[in-house]
Amino acid sequence: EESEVMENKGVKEKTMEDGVAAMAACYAGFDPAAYLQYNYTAPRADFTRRDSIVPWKLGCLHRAFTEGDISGGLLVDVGSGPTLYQVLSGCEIFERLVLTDFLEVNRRELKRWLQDQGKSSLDWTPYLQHVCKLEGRGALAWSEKASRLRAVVSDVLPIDVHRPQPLAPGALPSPGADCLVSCFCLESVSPDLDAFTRALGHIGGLLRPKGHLILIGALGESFYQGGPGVQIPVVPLDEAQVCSSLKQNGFTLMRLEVYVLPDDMRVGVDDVSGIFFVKARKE
Ligand SMILES: Nc1ncnc2c1ncn2[C@@H]1O[C@@H](CSCCNC[C@@H]2Cc3ccc([N+](=O)[O-])cc3CN2)[C@@H](O)[C@H]1O
Repeated sequence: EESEVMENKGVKEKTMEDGVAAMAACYAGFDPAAYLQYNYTAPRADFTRRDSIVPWKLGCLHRAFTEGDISGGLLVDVGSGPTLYQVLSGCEIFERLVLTDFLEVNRRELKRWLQDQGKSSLDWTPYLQHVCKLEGRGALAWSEKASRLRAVVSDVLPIDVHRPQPLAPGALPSPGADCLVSCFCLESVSPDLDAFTRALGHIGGLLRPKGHLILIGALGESFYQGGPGVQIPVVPLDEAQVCSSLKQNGFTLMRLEVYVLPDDMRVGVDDVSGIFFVKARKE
């Protein structure tokens, strides 16, 4: 009886390890420049349209970081990818920002922009200008925001959300981060819902008690193009599963907002049906 239970546990762990390894292999072909073109240019990033996805995301992030309950020293972005939009509001509130990603190609892309070494693959100016407008500073303050972001980002670190300790030992001060932000990462790197929920627990371990989690992700997505001819599987989530995973990991949900993609935002680079925005607090 007991040995049978042990045997089953072993099989389950083996299956999970295989699933995680298969996901890592998929990411070998991830192409940051192509990914940015697919998701961070018009129509998904059209600042003249209120119903475009990126203005919606930036609005949610602006509100979440400026309603007064979030403060502290250290903000960690989990699975930054090659994008910076997710920290344009938070960089004004935290003294230290740590960006993270699994792939060297993405960490290099971020460092290229941060060190202002030549051209990064995407011009972030319209994003900086849009968030400055949300902050009532007028778009001309965008270069000040760029300087602020460059000043507060202290590290761009490797991360693996499938490890109980996703970062290297000592990467963060012992209390942990005051706030985590993670966008479109967990569901895109997890072979199934159990792995998603486990990964959420792992990153929760990076956060101090009463710290905040800002989580943005895809609903109903089963694949996306990570580059030309690179199709990456995604675990399709619905709102109830997201809320259950948060609860299982000791997070108290403060706000859930959902964006349903209009037809002209479905451009073939994935099969996303909606996007969730979560603001939660670790108990
Ligand atoms: N084990 C790991 N631990 C941590 N990070 C890892 C791991 N493996 C890969 N990574 C890292 O995580 C990845 C994060 S980017 C994942 C893309 N997510 C799906 C994509 C995103 C997207 C964006 C915008 C819109 N929209 O409608 O506007 C829709 C969608 C839906 N499709 C990537 O950076 C990889 O490098």
